[in-house]
Amino acid sequence: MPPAKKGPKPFESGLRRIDHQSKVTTFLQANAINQKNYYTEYLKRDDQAMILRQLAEDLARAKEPKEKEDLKHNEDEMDIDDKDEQEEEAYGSKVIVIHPGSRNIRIGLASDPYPTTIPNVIAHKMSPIEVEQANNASPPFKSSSDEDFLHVKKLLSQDFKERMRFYKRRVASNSHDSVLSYNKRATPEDIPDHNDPYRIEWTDVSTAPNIIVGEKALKIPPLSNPRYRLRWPIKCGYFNETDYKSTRQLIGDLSIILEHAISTELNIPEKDLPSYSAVLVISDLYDKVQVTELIDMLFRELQFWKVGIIQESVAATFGAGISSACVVDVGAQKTTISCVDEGLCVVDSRVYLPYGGDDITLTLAKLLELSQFPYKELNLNYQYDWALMEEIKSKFATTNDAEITVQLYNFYQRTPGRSARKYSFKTFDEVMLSPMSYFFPDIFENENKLKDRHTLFERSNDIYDSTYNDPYSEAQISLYAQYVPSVDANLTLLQQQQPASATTPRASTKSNSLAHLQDETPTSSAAGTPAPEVAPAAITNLSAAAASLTAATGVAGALAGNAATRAAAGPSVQALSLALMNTRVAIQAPLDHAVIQSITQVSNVDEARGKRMYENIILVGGGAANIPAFNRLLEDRVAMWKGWGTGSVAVLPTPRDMDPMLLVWKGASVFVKLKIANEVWIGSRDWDLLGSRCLQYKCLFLY
Ligand SMILES: Nc1ncnc2c1ncn2[C@@H]1O[C@H](COP(=O)(O)OP(=O)(O)OP(=O)(O)O)[C@@H](O)[C@H]1O
Repeated sequence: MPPAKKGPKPFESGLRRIDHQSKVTTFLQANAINQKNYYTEYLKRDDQAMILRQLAEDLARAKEPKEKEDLKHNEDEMDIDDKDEQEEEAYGSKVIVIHPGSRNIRIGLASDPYPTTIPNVIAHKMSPIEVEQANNASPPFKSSSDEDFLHVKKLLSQDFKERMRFYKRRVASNSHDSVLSYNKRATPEDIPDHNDPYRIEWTDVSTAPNIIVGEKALKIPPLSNPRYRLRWPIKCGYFNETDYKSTRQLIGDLSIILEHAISTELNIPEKDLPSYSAVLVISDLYDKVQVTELIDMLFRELQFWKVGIIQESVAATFGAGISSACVVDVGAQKTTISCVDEGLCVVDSRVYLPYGGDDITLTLAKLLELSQFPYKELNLNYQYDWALMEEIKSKFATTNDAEITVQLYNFYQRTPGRSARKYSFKTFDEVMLSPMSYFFPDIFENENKLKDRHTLFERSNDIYDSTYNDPYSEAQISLYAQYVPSVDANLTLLQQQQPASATTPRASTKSNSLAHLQDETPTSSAAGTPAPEVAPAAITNLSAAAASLTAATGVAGALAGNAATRAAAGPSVQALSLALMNTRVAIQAPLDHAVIQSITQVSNVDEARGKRMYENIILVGGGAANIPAFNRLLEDRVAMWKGWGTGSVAVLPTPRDMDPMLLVWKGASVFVKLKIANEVWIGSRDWDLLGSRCLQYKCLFLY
C-alpha cells in the first residue's frame, strides 16, 4: 500500500485549510499558574479589611488626647483606677443591653444593676372572626388521655419510684388514691372582691387601641370588646413563623415591643436612640438570617448608633464571673447547652433543644388533670389559666425527693367578670414528675414546635456554593443522628453509597433508672454518648442504624471534633449534616444525655478540660434553675449516664444569689464595659456598606 500523502487534509466541504501562521489574538497569553507556588495575601491582613482599618484608626484617635492628658496631669494610680471605673459607668449608661427570649425580653442600660423584664408579646385589635380563625388555625393542646403521653408517663413514674427507692424514701402505696378521693370532692369557695387583695386589674380596652404591648396585653379579657389577638414574635428561640404572615409584620411587632420597653421602662425617648448603642444577646447556635434581621431592625427601625452582639453562653460565664463552664440554659421554650473555655464558646459543643419551662407547665397541667384537679374549666389557651398553671408550677413543683408526699395546697382562680374562687387540692408525685420530664422529653408535644421554620425567613446560604451555612455543631449533629427518626432515612440512603464495613453497636434497652446503675454503667453508642434507652423502640433501632452508618462513613472520627477527620468523612456526609441542622424537626434528646454529648466534644480534644467542664456546670434561665433541687437531680443523672467513678459532676449554684433568669443579661452588661468590647461594635455606616459581611470581623466567634 502506498504511503499516505503528507500535507493538509481537505475539509469535508472540500475547502482547503490555509495556515497563515498568524496568532488568534494579540493579547499576551498567560500560562496557567502552578498551584504549588501560588500564594496570595489577599484579605489575610487586618489592614486590608476596611472595617478593621477603621477600628484601628478610631482607637488611635481616641488614644491620642488621653495620652497627652495623662502626661499633663501625671495622676497617681489610684485616681486613674477610679476614673476608669467612672468612665465605664458613664459608658454603660449609653448602652442598652437586650436579651430577647421566647416569653420574656430582658432590657436595661449596661450601667443598671438589673434589667427590666417584659413579656415578649403584643396584642392586635381584630374582628371576632379573625380572632376565631387564628385560634382555630393553631393546633389545640393534646388531652391528658393521649396514648403517647400515658406511655411516657408510665416510664417517668417508674423512674421516679426507682429514684425514691434508691434514696430510701418511703412512698405510701395509697398516695394516689388519697389524692384522687380528696380532689374529686373538693369544691371552690367564692371570695368577694373586697376580700381579695390580689385581684387582677384586667386591661381596659374601652378606648380600643390598635395594639397593646407586654404585661397589659396578657391581661386583656379573652372575650373583650373589641377583640384582640396575642402574638409572640419569638417561638422556641427562633422567629415565630407560625403566627405571622410576613417578615415585615414580625419585625414590626418586635420593634414595637422594644420601642415600648425602651420608652416606658427605661424612660429613653425614641428620638434620643441615635446617641445610644445596643448590645444584642443571641443564641449560641444562632440563625444567621435572624441575627442579620435583628441587627438591621436595631439600625433601621430603632436608629441605634452602634450595635454589638454577644452569645448567650459567653454572657452567662461573664455573669457568673468564671471563664470556663458548661452552660445549661433552660428557658421557656428552648434549652441550649454550650461549653465555654477561657471565655470562648467551644463551637462543636453547642446544643439546641426545643423544650423548656412551658413544656413543664403543660405536663403539670395534664398530670393534675389525671389527678382530678378540682378546677375543671382549666383552658390553657386563655392567658389567665396559663398564668395560673405557671403560678402553681412556680410554687409547688420541686425535684427535692424529701418533699414528695401527699400535700394539701390551695390556689385562687380569677376570671374576668367574676369574683375569685379559692380551690384546695392535693398532689403527690405530679409536682416532681413534671420537672423530671426534661429527662423524658417524648412526653412533650414536639410535633408543631419547629414545623414552620424557614417558611417566611429563608435559610442562610453560602454566597459561593449556595449550601446552607448556619452554624454547625458536632454535638448537635450527633444528637440528631440518635434522636430524629427522619434523619435516619437520609443516613440510610447515604449508607447505601458507602462501604458497609461497620459493626453495629448494641442499642441499649435498659430502663432509664438510677437503680440499675448501682452496679453497671450504661452502654455507649459509637459517638460516645449513652444510647437513648427511653426512646420508643423505633427510635432505639434508628439510633443503632445511624450509629452504624456513623462508623461506616468515618463520621465517628468527625464527631470527635477533629477537623481533618471531619473533612475525610466526605463532602456528602458533611453536606447532609449541614442540611439537617436547624431543620423543622425537633430533637427530643433528654437533658442529661445532651449535657454529656456537649461535654464529650471537649473531652475528645482534651480530657482534662472535659473533666473540668463536668465539675463546672452552670444552670441558667428560668425553666429549670428555679425548680428546687433541680441542680442535684441533674448532677445525679449526668453522673449516672457518664458512669460512676469516672470523675465528679457538679452543678454550681448561681453566684451572688443572682436570679438565674437574669444572669445572661448581667454578663452581657459586664462585657460591654470591658475594653475588648470596643472591637465588637458595628457602626451604622459599616452596616449600610457591608451588611451581614461585617459580622465575621465583629464577632468573637466565626462559626
Ligand atoms: N420559680 C419558678 N419555678 C419554675 N419555673 C419558673 C419559675 N420562674 C420562672 N419559671 C419559668 O421560666 C421560664 C421563663 O424563663 P426565661 O425567662 O429564661 O425564658 P425566655 O428567655 O423567655 O425563653 P427562651 O430562653 O426559651 O427563649 C418560664 O417557663 C417560667 O414558667
